[in-house]
Amino acid sequence: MSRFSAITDNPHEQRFNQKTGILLTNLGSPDAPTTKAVRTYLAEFLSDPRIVEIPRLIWLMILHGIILRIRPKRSAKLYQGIWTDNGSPLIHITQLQQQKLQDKLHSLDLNHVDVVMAMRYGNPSIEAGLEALRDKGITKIIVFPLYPQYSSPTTGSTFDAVANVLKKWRWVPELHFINGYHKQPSYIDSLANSIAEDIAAHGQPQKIVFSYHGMPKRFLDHGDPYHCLCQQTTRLVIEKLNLDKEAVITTFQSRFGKAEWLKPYTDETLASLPAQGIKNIAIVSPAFSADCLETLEELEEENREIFINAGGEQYRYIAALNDRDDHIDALFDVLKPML
Ligand SMILES: C=CC1=C(C)c2cc3[nH]c(cc4nc(cc5[nH]c(cc1n2)c(C)c5CCC(=O)O)C(CCC(=O)O)=C4C)c(C)c3C=C
Ligand SMILES: [Fe+2]
Ligand SMILES: [Fe+2]
Repeated sequence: MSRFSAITDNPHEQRFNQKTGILLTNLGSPDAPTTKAVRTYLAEFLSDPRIVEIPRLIWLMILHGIILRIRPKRSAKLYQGIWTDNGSPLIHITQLQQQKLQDKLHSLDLNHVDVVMAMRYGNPSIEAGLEALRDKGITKIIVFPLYPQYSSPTTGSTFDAVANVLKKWRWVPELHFINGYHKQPSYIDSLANSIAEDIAAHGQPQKIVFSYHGMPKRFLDHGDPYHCLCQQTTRLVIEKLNLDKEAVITTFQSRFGKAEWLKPYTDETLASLPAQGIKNIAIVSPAFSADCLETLEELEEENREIFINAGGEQYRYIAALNDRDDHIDALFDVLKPML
């Protein structure tokens, strides 16, 4: 038994041909929409020091003493509401993205490139994804977290998980890590197309709300660039579509815990709009490359209810870019310089 792992003890027999592996990753979901599976998932997720930066011992006491006793039951109910015959929407959509990207690479005769998907928390794990690539004899890995806007809790944490696996490998491959693509022109085009299609089908809303996943304000104060990258994405889409700046609002959603998060909050903003005479809106969520609990439940249902209960009349959620062809093209464009 050796401290470092390898797929063979005979390095002469293989890996002389260049083979590239792409590891597409996203956040992850529980294995099932049950309290037990959600508890397992949240225990892993919320123990990540990149997600919650409260001093370790205190946080682990709060997490195991309070949060993991209450939240899993509530979250499981929410997951039950979005679960499909294909399981978690986030995982299923990532599988579709993986397949479509692989097909695109083959159609371009890039047959030395294999695409595998993995999740930062839960399954399929980053370790399983990296092992699958190693089994295919890859010599170069491109890790591609599907978070357009870099943040420490998402992108940074994915890097930690990859490093934790590779530090156990004897033969570490050539490694590339994509740390974001918030202003990639074809990503902006794809977002702009999805909004333009919505307007063509349903008319111009009074406001378009760009709702990004939030984070504690403290992370921004300590140097996390995510807030600024979100503002840049919004600005580039405004420019691309020639929108009136006044007709767009950037907000932050999915607050967790009692601390102050990035503002303005999506739910409070939506509750305040009808009283200002704004009763017809469309909402888009550019930080999510795939629809998930935070869009299908929070934006499609919870926030719709908040807006309508406050006197709103028309509320349209514009789907995440998911497996749109122009989204797959954008992902390819991000990868292209490394292939
Ligand atoms: C506790 C702090 C959290 C931070 C910081 C955070 C940042 C962050 N998250 C995403 C993307 C996703 N988050 C999702 C779910 C989710 N997020 C948090 C907490 C934080 N996120 C929790 C507790 C949950 C779980 C759901 C719940 O119990 O309420 C998801 C969806 C997962 C799914 O299965 O569908 C995504 C995607 C980003 C981009 C981000 C960046 C700042
Ligand atoms: Fe989150
Ligand atoms: Fe900023």
